[in-house]
Amino acid sequence: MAFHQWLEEGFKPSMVFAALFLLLLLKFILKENSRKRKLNLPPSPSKLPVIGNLHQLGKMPHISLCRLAEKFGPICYLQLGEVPTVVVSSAKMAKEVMKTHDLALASRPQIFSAKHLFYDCTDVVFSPYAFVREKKVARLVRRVEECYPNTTNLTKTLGLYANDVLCRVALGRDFSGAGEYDQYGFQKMLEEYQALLGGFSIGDFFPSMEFLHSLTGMKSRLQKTFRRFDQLFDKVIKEHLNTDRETEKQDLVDVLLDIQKSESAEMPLTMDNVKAIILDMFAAGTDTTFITLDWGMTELIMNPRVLGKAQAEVRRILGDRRAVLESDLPQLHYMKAVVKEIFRLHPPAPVLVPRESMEEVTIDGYNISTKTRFFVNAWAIGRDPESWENPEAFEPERFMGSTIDFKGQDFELVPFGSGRRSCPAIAFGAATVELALAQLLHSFDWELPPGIEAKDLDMNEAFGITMHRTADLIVVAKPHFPQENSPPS
Ligand code: HEM
Repeated sequence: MAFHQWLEEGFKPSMVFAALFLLLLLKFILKENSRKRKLNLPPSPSKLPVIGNLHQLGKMPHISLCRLAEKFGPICYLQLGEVPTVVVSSAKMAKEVMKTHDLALASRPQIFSAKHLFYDCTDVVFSPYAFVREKKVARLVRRVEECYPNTTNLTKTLGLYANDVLCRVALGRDFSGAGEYDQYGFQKMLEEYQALLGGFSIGDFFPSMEFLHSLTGMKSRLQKTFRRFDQLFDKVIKEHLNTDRETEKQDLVDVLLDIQKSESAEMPLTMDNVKAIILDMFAAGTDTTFITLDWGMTELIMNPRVLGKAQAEVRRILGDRRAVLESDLPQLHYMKAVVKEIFRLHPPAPVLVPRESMEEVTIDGYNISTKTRFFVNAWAIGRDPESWENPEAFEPERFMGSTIDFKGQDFELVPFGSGRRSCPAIAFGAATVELALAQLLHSFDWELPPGIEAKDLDMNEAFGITMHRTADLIVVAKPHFPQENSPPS
C-alpha cells in the first residue's frame, strides 16, 4: 500500500533517470579502475563519465576518427558508452588486424552459418551474369540519352542501374518498369535500411540496456522496415515457386530454393535464411555500386583532364563500336586506375563492418581484451599520407604501373574489406562499376548545367554504413553518337 502510494505521489521520472545515471557512473568508475590496472592499452583521448568518447564521434564518424588518428596514432582506443573500441587508421595496423588476427576477430556470431558458406561462392554463383550487366548498361544509356538536351539527374539514374542489376541477379527481374520501383518504395526501404544499419544508434553503445532501442524508436523503425522487405520477399518467393514461371537463367532465389530442396545440403536453409541472404546481397550490393559510380562521375566531371584521358582510352579501344563489352575491360588500363582512385578517396563503406575480438589479442604491443569492437577506417587509410603522396588529389596515374589492387591483399586500399569478412562479390561489384563507367565515358560528352562550375558542386558526404553524396549530380550528357544508332539493348 505504501509503495503504491509512493508511486502515485512521489514518483518522478527525473528521479529514475538520476538513479540510473548514478548507477552507470559507479559501474564506469569500477570498470575503468580494474581495466587500467590490467592492460597496456593503445593511446586514447580523455573521456567523459558514462558516455566515454561517444561525443567525439560527431556527425561524420569517419572524419572525426581520422582526426583522432592524426593526434593519437594509427591505433587508438576509445570507450564508446559501454563498448571498448579500437580504431585502426593505417595500412600497417589494418594488415595486423585483418590478416594476422582475422580468426580472432568476428563481426557476427553466425560466422560459420549456412549464410557464410553460401557467401564464399557468391562471385562463382554470379559469374555467368555478364549479360545482365551489359543489358542494364544499355538501359542506363537510353535513360541518360532521353534527357538530352535537358539536364539529367545522374544520381537517380545510377541508382536505378544498380538496383536493376541487383534485382535481376538476386530476384530474377527488375522492378523499375511500370512504376513498380515506386510502388514497392524501394529507394525508401533501402535508404531506411542503410540508415538503420549504419547510423550509430545510442542503444548500440549500451548493450546492457536493450530498452534504449525502444526509447529511441530504433526498434519500431527496424520492425517496420523488415516487415516491408518481408512482404516483398514473400511475393518474390511465391513467384519463384510457381512451376509455370519462365526464366532465362537461374537467379539467386532459384539457387537458394534449390539448395533448400536438396536433401544433401550440409546445413538446411530455412525460409528465413533464404530471405536474410537475399536482403544482405541486396543491401550490400545496391548502394555500394551506385555510390561508387556517383562519386566517380562527380570526380571525373570535376577533373576534366582525367575525364578526357579516360574517354580517349575507351574511344580508342572501341572505335566506332557503340556497346562496351565485358571483354573490353582488361584493355582499359587507365579507366581501371580511375576506378581504384574512386575507391581510394570514396570507399562506399568508409568504416568497415565492425569486428569484435573473440579472445585477448596483442596488437603493436598493446593488449586488447576480448569483446573489444574494432573499427577499420577505410576512408582514413585511403587518405593516409604515410601510404599516399598528395593524398587529397584525384590522380589515377598513381595506380599506373603499380600492383596495388582492391582485392584485399593491399591494405592501403581496402574498399571491399579484407580477410574472412571481406566482400564476397568483389569481381561482380567491380565489373558492374567498370562496365557502366566505361560505357558512360564512351557514349556521352559530359558538362555541368549552364552557369554551374565544378567548384560549385557540393562534395559533402552523408554518413551511414555507406557514404553517399548529400547532393544529387545534375549534368548535361551530350550523346557522342547519333541517337538513332544508340547501343542495342
Ligand atoms: C562497388 C561495389 C562494392 C563494394 C565497394 C563493396 C564493399 C563491401 C564491404 C566493405 C564489405 C564489408 C567487408 C569488411 O568489413 O571487411 C562488404 C560485404 C559484403 N558485400 Fe560487398 N561491396 C560491393 C558490392 C557488392 C555486391 C554487388 C554484392 C552482392 C551481389 C555484395 C555483397 C556483399 C555481402 C553479402 C557482404 C557481407 C555482408 C555480411 O557480412 O553480412 N557486395 N562489401
